[in-house]
Amino acid sequence: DHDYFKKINVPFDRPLPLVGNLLGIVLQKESIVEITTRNYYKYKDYKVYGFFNFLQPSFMITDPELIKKITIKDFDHFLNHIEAFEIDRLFSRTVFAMRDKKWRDMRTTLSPIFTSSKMKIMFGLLGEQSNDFVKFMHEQVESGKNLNVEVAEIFSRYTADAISTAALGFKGESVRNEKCEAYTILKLMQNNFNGSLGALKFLLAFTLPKVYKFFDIQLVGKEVNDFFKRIVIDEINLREKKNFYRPDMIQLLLQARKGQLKNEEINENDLSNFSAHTEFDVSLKNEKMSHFEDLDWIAQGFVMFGAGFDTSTDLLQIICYELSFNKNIQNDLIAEIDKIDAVETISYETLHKMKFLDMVVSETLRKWPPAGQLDRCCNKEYKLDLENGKSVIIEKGKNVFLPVYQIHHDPDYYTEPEKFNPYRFSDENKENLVPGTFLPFGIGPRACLASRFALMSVKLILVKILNDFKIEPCEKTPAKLTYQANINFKFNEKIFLNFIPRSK
Ligand code: HEM
Repeated sequence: DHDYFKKINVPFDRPLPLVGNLLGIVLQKESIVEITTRNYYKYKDYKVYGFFNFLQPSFMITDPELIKKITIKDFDHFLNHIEAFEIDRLFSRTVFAMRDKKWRDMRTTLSPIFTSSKMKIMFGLLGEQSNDFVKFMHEQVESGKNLNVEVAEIFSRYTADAISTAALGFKGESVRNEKCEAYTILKLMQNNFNGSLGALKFLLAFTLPKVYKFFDIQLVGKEVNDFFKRIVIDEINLREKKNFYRPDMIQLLLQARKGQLKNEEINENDLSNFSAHTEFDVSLKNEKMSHFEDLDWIAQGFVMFGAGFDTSTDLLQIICYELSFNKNIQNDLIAEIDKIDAVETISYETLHKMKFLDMVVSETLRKWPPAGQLDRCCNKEYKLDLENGKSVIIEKGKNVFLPVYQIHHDPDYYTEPEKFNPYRFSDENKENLVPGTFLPFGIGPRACLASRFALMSVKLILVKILNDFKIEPCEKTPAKLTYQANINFKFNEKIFLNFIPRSK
C-alpha cells in the first residue's frame, strides 16, 4: 500500500515495487548507513519518517525524546524485535529473538549472570586468557615474524577464547590453534549469518516470509546445533553429576535454570563504565514462570557466542585503528596504563577506575557503533505524540527502527562528529550529552544483556596489549573506512596494523 504514510501524514520517499526503499541494498550499491543518513537529515524536523523495508511500511524515529519514550517509558508497546528474526528454530529461541512473556521470563532468568558481582568472578578467567594472548604476540616477534597483521583476524581469535572461557565453560585455544573446534564453529556461524547464502535467506525472510516459512528454511547448520547441544546440555549434566564447579556462565546458567541466582550488584559508584547498561526489572509479578526446554538453554549458549563475537571483535579492531592514527590519544592512554603496577594481574576495580580508557572506549562506540541501527516491533497499538498536538498511530505489527549511527554522527549532539575525541566523555563534558543520543548497546529493558562483559573483556585486552606494544599504521592500513553495500555494518576494507614492542 504505497499510500500508507500519506494517509497518516508521515513524510516518506516513494517506494519501488518489492524492494521498497532499499533498491541500493538489493543492487549492492549503497550501505544501510548511506541510505538512512540521507533520509535522516531530509526528514529530521518531523522526528519520524516512513520507509518501505521491502514490502513492509516501517517507521524511523529520529528524535531522542521519542526514542526514550518508546524504548523505556512505553516499552510495553515495543517489547520485541522485528519478526524477521524468527528465521531459524534455534535462533528464535535465543533471548534476542524471544517474544513477550517468554522473553520477559528468560531475560529475568539470565540477567543475574551479567551483574557486576558475577562479572568480577569471571574476570579471573579473562585475565589468564588475555595474558596468554600477549604472550603469543611476543612469541611471534621472537620467532622473527613481524606483527603487521590483519587485526580482525587475531582479535576474533582472542574474542573466541574470551567467550569460550567465560561463557561456555572451557579454556579457549583459538589464538594458538585456528583449526580448533570452537573457532571452526564460530566461522561457520558467521557464514550462516553473513555469507551470501545467509544474506539471501534474510532477504527472503524479509520480502516473502510466507515462502520462507513454507519451505522451512533454516539459518543455523546442523554442526552448529550439535556443538551447542554438547557444550551446554551435556556440560550442565556432567557438572551436576560430578559436582564440578568452574566460575563461568555455564555454572551460572545451571543455577539460573533452577532459579537459584540472585541479582547482586557491587557498589560501582566510583567506577568508570559509562557505556554499561543498567538492567530493568521486566518480570511479571504473580505470574508463573514459563517452562523452558533443553533447546531453549542451548539457544542461550549459542547467542552468547553469536551476539558477542563480531561485535566485540569489531570494537577492538576499531579502537586500535583510531589509536594508530591518533598518536597523542594513544600516548595518553599508555600514560594511564603505565601508572598501574603489575598490569598482568590488574584487578577488576583498577581496570574500571581507568577514566581515560573508559573515554576512549565510549568515543569509539560513538563513532563506530558495531550495531548501527536498532529495531522494535509494535505489539500494542501506540499513539506517538509529536509536537503541536500532532500524533501518529503506530499499528500493532508495524516495525520501528532507530538510527543509532546517524544520531551518533549528528553535529547537533556531537560537534565535529567525524573527529575522534574521547574528551566528549570526560567527567565535565558527559554531563552535557543529550539523553537518548548515545546508544551503542541499545536502550531500555531490551538493551544488550552483556554490555558489562563486552566492555570488560575489550578493556582488559587493550590494556594488556598497550602495556607491551605500540600500535602504528602500516602500508596496508586503509586511510578511510567505508561500509559494505548491505545491512551488516561491516567495512569494505580490511584493517592491517603494526604492533611494535615497547621499550620500557
Ligand atoms: C561491543 C560488543 C557488543 C555490542 C556493541 C553489543 C550491542 C548490542 C545491541 C545494540 C543489542 C540490541 C539492543 C537493543 O535492541 O536495544 C544487543 C543485544 C544483545 N546482546 Fe549485545 N553487544 C555486544 C556484546 C555482546 C556480548 C559479548 C554478548 C554475550 C556474551 C551479548 C549478548 C546480547 C544479547 C543476549 C542481546 C539480546 C538481549 C535481549 O533481547 O534481551 N552482546 N547487543
